[in-house]
Amino acid sequence: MATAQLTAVRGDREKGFDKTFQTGRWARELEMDSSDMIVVDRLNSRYRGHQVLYDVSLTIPGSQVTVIMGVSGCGKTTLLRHLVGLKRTDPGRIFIEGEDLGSFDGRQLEDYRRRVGILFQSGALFNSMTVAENIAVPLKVHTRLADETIRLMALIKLNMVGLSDFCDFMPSQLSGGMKKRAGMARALAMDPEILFVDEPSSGLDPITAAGLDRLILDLREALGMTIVVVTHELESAFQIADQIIVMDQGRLLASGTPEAIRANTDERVVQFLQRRADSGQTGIENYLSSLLG
Ligand SMILES: Nc1ncnc2c1ncn2[C@@H]1O[C@H](COP(=O)(O)OP(=O)(O)OP(=O)(O)O)[C@@H](O)[C@H]1O
Repeated sequence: MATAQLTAVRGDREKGFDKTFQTGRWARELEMDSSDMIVVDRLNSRYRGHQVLYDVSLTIPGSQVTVIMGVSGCGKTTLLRHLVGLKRTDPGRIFIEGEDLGSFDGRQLEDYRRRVGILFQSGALFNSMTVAENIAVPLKVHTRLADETIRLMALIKLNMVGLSDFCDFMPSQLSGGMKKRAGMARALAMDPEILFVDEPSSGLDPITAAGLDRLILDLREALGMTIVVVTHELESAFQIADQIIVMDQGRLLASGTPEAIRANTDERVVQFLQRRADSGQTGIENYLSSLLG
């Protein structure tokens, strides 16, 4: 997309954002900032009565990359499911531009989901469709555009992620990194204002993973997109984040800029950061020594 077009898209979003926010009746009550895209207020969550999130409160600023980190099972994906409106808070509140997500009716929820793009861990492509057909799915479901227009829009998105030469390939013909990129193109199909990405680096080699990190930063810079990334990868998190949220056993342990998280002296935060670094090294050493017998 040309720079002028990108700027126009961004300008429209910002205008819409301010208008919506000013009418948000909860905004004043919680003293939200107009740059806050999402505010989570004492969120609790359960699966069949089993509590997995405890009083999580956090803010996701607009046009920034927020990274959610924590060890396996701490509740990152569950938090993501709440943020996209796939799971009801029990109890707690989530505000989207000052409006209570829990009070949305079916239509408002659908409108919200239309403004959101999600890249699942696996890429979640349909194996029976070509790459371009996969990207076209959200456009076919949510718009009445002509097939030719939809194909053109799909090609634009594939171009954005560097896959324009692979539009007629089947997913099985793509590498893991290319599948992730195709998943990203599909998440971008509806020009989302908010992009949620679950584990972008999982299963990828470091160079491919770094390419995806670069793509996330490009999207923020070019489109002013609000991006929420769940990851285990410490290095990637510090590379892309404007804000890092560290979770531990269903609770928010710390949140702040990468610099603030690095400087955090809380024992559990320090342990988390060191354990990730240590376990990576030990893993490689163990792996090499296992190869050497
Ligand atoms: N559908 C489900 N039904 C029941 N329990 C679930 C379900 N999904 C997750 N859980 C439980 O909720 C807790 C948090 O899981 P969640 O997947 O949110 O953690 P996570 O931090 O994303 O983990 P990972 O990094 O391994 O993906 C875990 O104890 C998990 O077993």
